[in-house]
Amino acid sequence: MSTPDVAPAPPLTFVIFGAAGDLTRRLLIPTLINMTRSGLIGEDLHILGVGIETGGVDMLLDRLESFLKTSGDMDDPERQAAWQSLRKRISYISGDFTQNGVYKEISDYLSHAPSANAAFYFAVPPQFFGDIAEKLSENGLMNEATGAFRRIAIEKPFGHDLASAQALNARLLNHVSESQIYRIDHFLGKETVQNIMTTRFANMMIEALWNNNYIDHVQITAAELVDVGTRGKFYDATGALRDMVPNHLFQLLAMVAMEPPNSFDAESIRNEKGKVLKALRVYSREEAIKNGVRGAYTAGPIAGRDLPAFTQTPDVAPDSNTETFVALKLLVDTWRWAGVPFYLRTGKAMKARDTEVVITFRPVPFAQFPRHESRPELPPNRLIIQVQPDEGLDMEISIKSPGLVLKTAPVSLDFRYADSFDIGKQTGYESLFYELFVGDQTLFQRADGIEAGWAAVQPFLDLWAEGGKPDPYAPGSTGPACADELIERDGRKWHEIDGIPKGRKF
Ligand SMILES: NC(=O)C1=CN([C@@H]2O[C@H](COP(=O)(O)OP(=O)(O)OC[C@H]3O[C@@H](n4cnc5c(N)ncnc54)[C@H](OP(=O)(O)O)[C@@H]3O)[C@@H](O)[C@H]2O)C=CC1
Ligand SMILES: O=C1O[C@H](COP(=O)(O)O)[C@@H](O)[C@H](O)[C@H]1O
Repeated sequence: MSTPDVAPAPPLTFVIFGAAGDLTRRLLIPTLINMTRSGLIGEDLHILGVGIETGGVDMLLDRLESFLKTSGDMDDPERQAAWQSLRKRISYISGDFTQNGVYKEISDYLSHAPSANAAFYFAVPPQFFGDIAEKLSENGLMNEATGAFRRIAIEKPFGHDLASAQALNARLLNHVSESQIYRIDHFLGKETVQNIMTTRFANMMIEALWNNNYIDHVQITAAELVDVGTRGKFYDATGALRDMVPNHLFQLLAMVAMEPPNSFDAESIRNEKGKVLKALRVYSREEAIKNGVRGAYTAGPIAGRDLPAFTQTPDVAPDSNTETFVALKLLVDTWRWAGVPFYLRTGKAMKARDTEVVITFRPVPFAQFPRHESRPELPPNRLIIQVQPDEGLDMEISIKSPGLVLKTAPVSLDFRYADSFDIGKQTGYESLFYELFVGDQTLFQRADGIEAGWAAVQPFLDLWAEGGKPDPYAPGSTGPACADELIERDGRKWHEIDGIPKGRKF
């Protein structure tokens, strides 16, 4: 076990609802293994799993361990040692979490636990979020004894639209205070996402240009190579817009567009992010028609195999009009961003996995340089925040091309995390769990920010609920033609989706 650069989390019981589910085995347990290995959690962290599956703790441990073996998590001896240490501190309660009996058992467990601190993680289908919070509260489990804490961590999706998100917030806040609620958005656990604030606020040469005097437009892309696969039921009811935009893409947008907070405490940051999300223009129906397009992938080859069309995916209705791709042009109505469009796009079964923020600066006011046939225009400066894969930053500038003739050449100053830091094998949830355990809400969404995000996408949800079909696009492509038209009618182009370092391809 290594030594962390922060104090280990305080003693607590981590109660996982949905302990035998997919999220727990694929992400939550591997995260706890990583944290054990790095010393972020110690022997005073106990895990209490709760699930409907019958059996005792051995049933749970067997399931978890057999998954860890097949996933390769046990290949590394240090991870294996961390798991051996962790598994000794796992307990299990079998029962239905919509019934009070389970909560009596949890209460009994906690009353004998070494610490009164508890964090309850809702790794359960979203229709249960409100019920579990209510039952925890009714059974007295959210009452904080002097000096101890009780917190809940809620997975996504947080609501299905604006009205349901408002209703869920109201229900939660009826039973639990905002300071006890940790709404997860796993993008906030990514180093490159957290780095957006540092890139901006630790660098005068960047932040000084960060406004509509110098920035022409912003693009935010989350392209995925993966298709809908076995998630047909969930995805057909959700679609690309709900799945990715009001949560993950808006968190990126908020980091890019927020004003500098006057401190890095959670409330200052969440206040600034909330202000930006509330400044997103809420379109009329006519504006939504012009500023949003959607697509669904057809059948075709991708990554060396034949992918069936989205509508042929198991558990998807053959006449489904759910989108697997969405592109939007949004406006942030603030002094800083007036007139700067934010183009967002995300989709499944695309050309490559590529999540990035691209800031395109305005052209220089007067270009004296002679134009050359091969490069007729002086390209604009661009800053590319490569969120994943190959995390890094690229700054595209023009230089003099060596030689007697005065020619410019675009080059990229690029930084890759992997070249400078050992970022290791992380799930991305480590920082989120740590902050949950120490009680820092910076990386979690607040009720007002969530509702503002839903308000901005609601006009598109309403429009597409009227009917119509998403435009087709081929698997392995960059999305439907209508997405190109959306940006090209403004005289701009999408940044290439390739998932490779941008700086090295001139
Ligand atoms: N899986 C993932 O990669 C991701 C998941 N999420 C979110 O995490 C949450 C959990 O997802 P996931 O793990 O995939 O879902 P699963 O269905 O795999 O896990 C939920 C678990 O809860 C159990 N359960 C259901 N009803 C009850 C009940 N009444 N009482 C006790 N246990 C019950 C389920 O049992 P049974 O199977 O028998 O019904 C299952 O073991 C969801 O909100 C999802 O949106 C977010 C990001 C990624
Ligand atoms: O929440 C979700 O995110 C993933 C993409 O996350 P990433 O960290 O792999 O980029 C997405 O595939 C999934 O559909 C969505 O529910």
